Amino acid sequence: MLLKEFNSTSRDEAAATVKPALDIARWIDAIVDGRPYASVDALTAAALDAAAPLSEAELDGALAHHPRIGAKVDGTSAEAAHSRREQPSVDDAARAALAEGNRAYEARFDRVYLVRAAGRSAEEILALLQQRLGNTDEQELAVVDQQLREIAALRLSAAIET
Ligand SMILES: NC(=O)NC1=NC(=O)NC1=O
Repeated sequence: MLLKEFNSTSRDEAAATVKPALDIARWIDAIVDGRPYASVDALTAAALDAAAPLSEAELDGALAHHPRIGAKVDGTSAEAAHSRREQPSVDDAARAALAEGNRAYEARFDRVYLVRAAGRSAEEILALLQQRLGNTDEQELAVVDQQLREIAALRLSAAIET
């Protein structure tokens, strides 16, 4: 969708356009209500700080849309298409290492490991996972919030063009 169309379309259409970027109602409302945006950069900047901080319940609700890193992404939804584009290509060794890392992360934090995957190799994603295992629960919530926002900003810049 063009930015000028996004700025002037109906509320429902605008909300449906941003939902695949981050499915959190308070965040969607803030982005939609922040229209009109002068540029896509202004829109992605809003994505990074709208509705901050996100609550644990909001984070966990949003995580339900994110497949595990290194896992096969099924489905025809807009979210699934974004995930397939964002996920790194992994060889068998990396896939096994990520599966093991995901298991360790889920045992520690009781939620799926979420990282902004676009532009990152499987090795980098795994190294970040190992680092984050040492975070406190509060520190990790703040990191997950930031990663969701980075993914949302990238998805918005892919969905809305100048
Ligand atoms: N578990 C995840 O981190 N999933 C994802 N990260 C991305 O950047 N896209 C995803 O689907």
